[in-house]
Amino acid sequence: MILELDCGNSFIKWRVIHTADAAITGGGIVDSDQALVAAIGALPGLHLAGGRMVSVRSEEETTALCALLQQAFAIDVKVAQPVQEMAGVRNGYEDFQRLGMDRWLGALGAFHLAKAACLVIDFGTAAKADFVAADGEHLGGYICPGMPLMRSQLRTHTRRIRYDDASAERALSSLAPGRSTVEAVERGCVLMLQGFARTQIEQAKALWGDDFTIFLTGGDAPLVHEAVPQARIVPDLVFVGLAMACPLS
Ligand SMILES: Nc1ncnc2c1ncn2[C@@H]1O[C@H](COP(=O)(O)OP(=O)(O)OP(=O)(O)O)[C@@H](O)[C@H]1O
Ligand SMILES: CC(C)(CO)[C@@H](O)C(=O)NCCC(=O)O
Ligand SMILES: [K+]
Repeated sequence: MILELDCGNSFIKWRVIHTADAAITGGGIVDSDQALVAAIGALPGLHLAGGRMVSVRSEEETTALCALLQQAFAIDVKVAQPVQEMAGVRNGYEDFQRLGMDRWLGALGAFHLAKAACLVIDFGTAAKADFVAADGEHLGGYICPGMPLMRSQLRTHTRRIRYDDASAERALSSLAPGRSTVEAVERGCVLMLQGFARTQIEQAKALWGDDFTIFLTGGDAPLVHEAVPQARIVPDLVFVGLAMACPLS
């Protein structure tokens, strides 16, 4: 069994797969290193041979998490590293090491699945879009605040925006103009995400006509899907790229 980890800025997505056929035997989303160790440890019949990780956290945090996993489960965890080119995709950044590894692996995974021009839109803590042309050239992309950041900016910098998580969830049963603060904010932010997605698709159309595949990923992808029904939601897109970047040797 292999442990796979995607360490984002707010959450760690993890899963355990069988070495032979990549069948998924367990997984989840946690918000701390300690919760991660507890959740993995609770899997029945756990027998880890190794691990692979993508992290957009600091070098120190990433190293500390690897050490913790080594200590808890006696495994070496390979961490995906930036490269100029892999699996037919060429990193489009001026300095390839600066491109977020979650973005890079999403681009690798998408190009592998589409084998054609693709647009990857990832709605996590940050929202990001990346463009990969049909010849594998990564053209770059865009980064802006995702749903959690937009919400918390409004809550932090205004005095009268306050509401709890349960009412936030209820507010998203529709996107009609809000008749309460929670509806106005939650629906407004979702429309921002949808507008971001639509604008990226317009860009892709200008570049490639109708000849491209759209991938949606990240925890908030479902909030946007109705606005772009032609997109494929692939929640584990980063894991697809991770398996390519860190093959089991
Ligand atoms: N089961 C879940 N657990 C936690 N967050 C979830 C879940 N389902 C949806 N979400 C939403 O997903 C968002 C976080 O997405 P994601 O986990 O992709 O972010 P991240 O990887 O931490 O961020 P980034 O990739 O930008 O660094 C939050 O807005 C959260 O509300
Ligand atoms: C944009 C985030 C924070 C999204 O997780 C991550 O990809 C990152 O830290 N990237 C580095 C900056 C960049 O991609 O240009
Ligand atoms: K992420």
